[in-house]
Amino acid sequence: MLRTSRLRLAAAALLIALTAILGYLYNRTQAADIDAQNRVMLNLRELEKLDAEWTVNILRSHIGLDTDYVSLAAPLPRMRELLAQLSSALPMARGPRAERAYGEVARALHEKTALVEQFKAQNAELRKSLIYFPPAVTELKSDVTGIGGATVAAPRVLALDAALNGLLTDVLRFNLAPDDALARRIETDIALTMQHKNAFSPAVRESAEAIVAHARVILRNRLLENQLEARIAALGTTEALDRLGRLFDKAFDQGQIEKQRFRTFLFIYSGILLLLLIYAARRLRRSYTIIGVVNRSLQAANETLEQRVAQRTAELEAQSAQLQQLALHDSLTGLINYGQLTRLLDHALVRATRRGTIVVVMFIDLDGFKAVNDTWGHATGDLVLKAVAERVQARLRKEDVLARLGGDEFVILLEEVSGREGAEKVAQLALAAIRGIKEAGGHPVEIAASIGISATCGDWGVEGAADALLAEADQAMYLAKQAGKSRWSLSPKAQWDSCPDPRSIARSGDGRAPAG
Ligand SMILES: Nc1nc2c(ncn2[C@@H]2O[C@H](COP(=O)(O)OP(=O)(O)OP(=O)(O)O)[C@@H](O)[C@H]2O)c(=O)[nH]1
Repeated sequence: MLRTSRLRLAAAALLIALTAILGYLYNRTQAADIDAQNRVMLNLRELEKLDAEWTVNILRSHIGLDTDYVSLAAPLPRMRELLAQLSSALPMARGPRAERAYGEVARALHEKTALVEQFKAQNAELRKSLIYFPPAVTELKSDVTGIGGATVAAPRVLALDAALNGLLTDVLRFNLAPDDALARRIETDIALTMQHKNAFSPAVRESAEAIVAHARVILRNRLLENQLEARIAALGTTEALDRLGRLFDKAFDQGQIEKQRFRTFLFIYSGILLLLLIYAARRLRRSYTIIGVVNRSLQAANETLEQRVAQRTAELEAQSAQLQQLALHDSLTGLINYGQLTRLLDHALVRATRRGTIVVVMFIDLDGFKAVNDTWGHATGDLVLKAVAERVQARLRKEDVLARLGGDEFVILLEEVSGREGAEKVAQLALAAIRGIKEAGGHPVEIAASIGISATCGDWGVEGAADALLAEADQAMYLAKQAGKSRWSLSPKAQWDSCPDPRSIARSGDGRAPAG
């Protein structure tokens, strides 16, 4: 019992483990969300594209093609959105390297945003000076060589014009390709301009100072702007994005490889499970076959047992009937015996008491029977006894009773007898039947009977009435014997008339109701 429950427990644990492994493998082979992976890669590409456009827009501002800087700020919200989406997709890249790469991208873009803000302020001031500077110099040169220089000595006019020429050329060159030598020459140009402008009118001086101020702005801001652009370029947003993209790509590829590997595991595992199932099914089938065989054997055994029980029951019933027959009947003649007779007589007396009818008992004792035995043997005597039983029985009514008490003694019990004549007629018939036996077993026999007759109209509740009635008949039979045998004799105590009212009956000494 304990072993069975342990086995069941182990089987259940094994089943759970097998199912868990199957679930795990199945889970690992589940197709990765390709859409999500594609979205990540598209986001990265878009981010790269926006970053490149951003850089191009910086260059456009650099060369003066974009002066309101709208395009510099436009991609920022979308870039932030893309960054946030990439951040939430980081677990798909699996690993700290991707997180680091993402951190670099975020930081680079954040710094780029700040640098671009500086660039915008820087570029706006520079742009203003670049727009102002060339026409202002040209205008001043015209003024100096024209009306403004009319009152000034020619060499001074030429010197200022030359200084302005040098300043214009050098500043424009510096704006295109700044370098230190040019910067130094510009400083010289500024110094000469500031020196030569003093010979001119205040208006010319003022213009020259303004031009110099803008030249300085260009000189300073161009350098600063170039530095900012260099710093922006050094941020390496493109490379960082590229790195992040490669890490995502690698992770996705690894996922595919892993999935493929687990698919192979799942395939092999499913095969093993299938084999196990086939094995279990075969075992189960075998068990069912054995159970079927055992069942059929049990059924057959059960049927045999049932048949044997039925047979035995029938035998027992037969034996019981036989025993009952033996208990109630005389084995030789098949007539009822003394015990059964007294029971029937008791009932007859009760009925007679209730109905007011007469019960008659005739005690028959054969005459000359001993001689048959002595002459022809006991077996012949038996045949005579049987013949008596058959013949007398044949003369009686169906409801009359013939019993053998033992030896050569028989008793006839009659109910509802009309009167003494009726009883005597039955005695005569019985006597004639017995006298009619002339041979037995091939031997001549001569036989008769002495019959004692008694009658009563019931027992009236008196105990021993049946025995008393039989005793009366027995005594009457002796009277017949004494009177010469082969006759019947009536008991003097026999009651033949209608019975008295039970309430008027007084108990008599011999247990019988008094004669009416
Ligand atoms: N064959 C046979 N004989 C029996 C049986 N039972 C008793 N007897 C014999 O029956 C005889 C009865 O004796 P009795 O009644 O004296 O014989 P009887 O010749 O009729 O004499 P009376 O009654 O005086 O006329 C005895 O010899 C018993 O042995 C039996 O079952 N079979």
